[in-house]
This record gives sequence, structure tokens and C-alpha cells, in this order.
Amino acid sequence: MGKVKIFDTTLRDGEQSPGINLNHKEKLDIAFQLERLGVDIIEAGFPASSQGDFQSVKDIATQIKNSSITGLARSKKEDIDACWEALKQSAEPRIHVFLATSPIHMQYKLKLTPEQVVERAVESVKYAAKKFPYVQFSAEDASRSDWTFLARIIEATIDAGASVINLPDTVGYGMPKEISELFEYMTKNVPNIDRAILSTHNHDDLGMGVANSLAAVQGGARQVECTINGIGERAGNASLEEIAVGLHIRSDFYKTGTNIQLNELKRTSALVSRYTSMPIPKNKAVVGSNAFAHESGIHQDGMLKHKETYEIITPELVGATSSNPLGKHSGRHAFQEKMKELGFKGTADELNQLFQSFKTLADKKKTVTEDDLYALMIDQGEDEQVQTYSLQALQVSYGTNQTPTATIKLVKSGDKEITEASTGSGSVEAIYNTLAKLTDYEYRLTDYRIQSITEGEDSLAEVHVKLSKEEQSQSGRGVAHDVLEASAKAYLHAVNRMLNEEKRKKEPSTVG
Ligand SMILES: CC(=O)SCCNC(=O)CCNC(=O)[C@H](O)C(C)(C)COP(=O)(O)OP(=O)(O)OC[C@H]1O[C@@H](n2cnc3c(N)ncnc32)[C@H](O)[C@@H]1OP(=O)(O)O
Ligand SMILES: CC(C)C(=O)C(=O)O
Repeated sequence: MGKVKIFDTTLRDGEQSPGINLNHKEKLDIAFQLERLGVDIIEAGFPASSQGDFQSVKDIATQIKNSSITGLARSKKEDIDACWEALKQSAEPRIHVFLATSPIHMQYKLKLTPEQVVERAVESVKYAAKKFPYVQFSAEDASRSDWTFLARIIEATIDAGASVINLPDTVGYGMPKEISELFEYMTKNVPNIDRAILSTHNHDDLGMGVANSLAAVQGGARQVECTINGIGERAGNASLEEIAVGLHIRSDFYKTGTNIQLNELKRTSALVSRYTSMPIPKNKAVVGSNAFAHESGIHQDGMLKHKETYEIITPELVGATSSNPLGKHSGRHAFQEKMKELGFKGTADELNQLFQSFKTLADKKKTVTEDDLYALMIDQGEDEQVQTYSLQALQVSYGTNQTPTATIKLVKSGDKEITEASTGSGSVEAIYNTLAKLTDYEYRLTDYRIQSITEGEDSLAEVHVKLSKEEQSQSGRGVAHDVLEASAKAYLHAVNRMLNEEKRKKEPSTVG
């Protein structure tokens, strides 16, 4: 049996997670990391849904060479046309067309009869196949669809030109046995099934996303759709890292594997977590910080005697350890070596700047971990974007019987220095009141979260904020050794993103 293809939808279904809003650069960075991870197919977005999605899919399709790129389209000519415009320059243009097949979706959402759904699906797949060499058709809500009807629409769409058929558990309703039987049934009962490969796409509403994906492989699926860290609509999608490691560790059972470079999993997960502002739960399988931590005496004793007593996955397998910790006495060579290992692709000048930031941090911290270095790299990436405002100096005066006051100096548009002071009921509020005056904007703070990137008293602080203004909202993050500085940086990050977005919206549209 060949390898199972991994179809990553972090940039499409993953971005549908409430609260996630990735910008163009973040999407490209994630796409490059997914390519490095060995993902077979990257679903880069839904081109007809917005100008931003269109542009990201187009740029990802032209820049990524070692993974195939696809985009989502409803069964509508306009969506298929937008997808083609975005993907026509990719080495292997692929489209993902979908239409719901469950009674509830057909009747209430689409307001179409089953006959009309078959007609519409066939018409769309035929139209897409005139442009694209690879067409995937998804029968949305397949797990709640009638199996005989599903077999009929699968046969018809394969005849119309689909070479991949996806049977999603759209609302996370299926149970593993049921999902595996669904795939077995289609494999046996669709006469032309050997002309297509079957794909599975599972949501986690009942916590079954990964179990259902693996059950589908048992039932005959040869492509698995999933996301990094399991992000996605509602409770999320099945997580790529758990599926890839599950198929690897239990290859004795599944008799197949994937092209995923497992030792890239940890850094991919960290990058996606940082960019989406979605922290990884400590106990998350494979990539959580407790995944390889053994706490109790009996377990520790077992581990000391023989690691395999309690460890079925080694941290090294998924790229989770750093054997050469960096600190204040580390030099350029060790630093450069580590950055190479972490996938740094910048110029010598950028590396030099990073080295300076690393030295500043190492003066304050005992050990600089991989997570700290990722944070520095991501911070530097932000510097490459247009930053209308940057933080020059911050001073906060605070005392138990005193109103907190923040004095802040910013640099505006690269050269103009502006200074303001303001009070607040707490230090962070004083900072935000001052920044609101300085940036001359009326934002509402709708989310504020602090996370320590690493463990220990001297860890870096990461603050995530969400600012809203009328219908718009933008998230921002700031990393610093000090929580107040990280809070100021996060606010400015969101303001700069908001301003960039406003500027981009004023630029002429190029969709279609
Ligand atoms: C299961 C999934 O994850 S599917 C992907 C879901 N992702 C998204 O929706 C994110 C991006 N979506 C968007 O930006 C918007 O919804 C758009 C641009 C696609 C459409 O926006 P609007 O035109 O304003 O329509 P709206 O979202 O309100 O309604 C969806 C319409 O698409 C129709 N529709 C839904 N699925 C399909 C489909 N597969 N094929 C054809 N039409 C469809 C609905 O019936 C509805 O049509 P109606 O207006 O005739 O009632
Ligand atoms: C478009 C389809 C595959 C989807 O995202 C779902 O059904 O969840």
C-alpha cells in the first residue's frame, strides 16, 4: 500500500477558527513551513471569499514548489473562476469544489432537491475539469448523508472529472466504526471508484477528529485532511501532528505512512500557535509541553530503568528537544548553527540583528530556549512589515496609593518622535490610554491575554490583544522580557496591522 497523502487545511479551515486572522506574510511563512514539513497538498484559502485570500493563494501557489497548492470553491462558476485565476500559475493546479449532500443541508441551506444537487455537482466538476488537471469534489456533511445517494453522486462526479472524492464529517458527528464502514461501503459500491482516491476530513465536535481520520484510513481513505494543532471551525479539525505520528508509531497496524518530516512538527506547531494567538494546551498530544514530561515516582523510576516503559514517542522524533542550550556565553557560531537548524532563511545582516537581540535576552535569562529563538525570529519578521508606530521608550510609575501613570515615546512613520503620558486604573490601562492618545485611534480592547513562552521566572512574556473598531478587528502580539513592554508592543502591533489593512483595502482590487 502506498503512503497516505497529507492535505493540510490550516490556512483555510484552520483560519475559520473564531478569532484567527492571519495576514499575508504570516500565511506565506506558514506555507513555507508546511512545505518543509513535507505536506503533500496545502489548501491555501478560499480565493472567492476575499481579496486577501485570493492574493495569499496566488502568492503561495507561485512560491511553493514542493507541495501542491489548492483552493476551495463552492459549486459556482464565479468561485471556480476565482480559484483558477489564483492558481493557474502553480506547478500543479488543483481545485477543491464542494456541495452538501445531507438531507438537512440540501433542504434548509441550499434549498435544492437531491436531483438538483447531483446536477449542480456534476456541472461544477465538469466546468472545473476544463481548467484544472486535478479536481477534488467534497460531499459536505457526508457523514449525515444517505449512503446510497452518496454513492450515486460520487460515481457521477468521478465521471464528470473528479480524481479525488472527499467524504467529510463536517459537524464531527461520526463515530470511528461508522466512518471506517462508510469508506468501505463506497470502495465496494461505487463502480468507478478506482478512478479516484478517497479523502477524509474530520471535525472534533465529539473529540473524534483524529480517531475518525485513522478509522477512515482503515476503511480505504488514501488522503487525510487536517490542520496544525487541530485548529478549525468550532472545536477544530483533526490535528495533523497526531495523525502523522499515529500512522508512524502504529505502522504495524495501519501498514502505511506519510511523507511528513516528523522532526519538523514541533516548530510548525509553535509557529502556527504564535501566529494564530492560540496557545497549545500543555497536555496536547505530540506537541504539548507536558507530552514528554514524566511527573510521578513510579513513572520516573520506570523511565530511568528503561525509557520504553512509559515513552512510546521520543521527543527527538517530533523535534521537541534542544541538545545544545544557548546562553549568555554562546558565540556567533553556535547561534548561527542553531538558527540554521530552526529554519532561519534570512540574510547575514538579519542574522546579525538576531544575534544582538539574542545577546540582550541572554543577559537577562539563564538559558535561551528554542521557543525564545522562535519568538525572536517572529518578532524580526514583523519588523519587515510596514510599522507606522514603533516603541521607543516606556516608563510606568506605579505605587499602592498612587494612580498608575505611563509615559511613552513612539517613532511615527520611521522618523517623527512623539511623546505622551496618561493615567489608568492599572499599569496596562495607563499604557493603553497613552497609546490610544498617541496613535489617535478609537479602538476597543476586546481581548487581552498573557502567556509565558517558556518556563521559569526569567521567561519571555508574550501578550496577545484584540482591538476592534466598528466592524473591523485585528489581533496583535508582543514579546518582551517584561509584561508591560510586551503589552505595549502587542497593542502597537494590532494598530499597525489595522492601518496596513486599511491601506490595502484602498488599493485597487485584482480578483478575477
Ligand atoms: C464546511 C465548510 O467549511 S465550507 C467553507 C466555509 N468557509 C467560509 O464560509 C469562509 C468564507 N466565506 C465567505 O467569505 C462568504 O460566506 C462568501 C464570500 C463565500 C459568500 O458570502 P455571501 O455571498 O454573502 O453568502 P453567505 O455566506 O451569506 O451565504 C452562503 C451562500 O452560499 C450558498 N452555498 C453554500 N455552500 C454552497 C456550495 N457548496 N455551492 C454553492 N452554493 C453554496 C448558500 O446556500 C448561500 O446561498 P444563498 O445566498 O443563495 O442563500
Ligand atoms: C469544505 C469541506 C471539506 C469542509 O470544510 C467540511 O466539510 O468541513
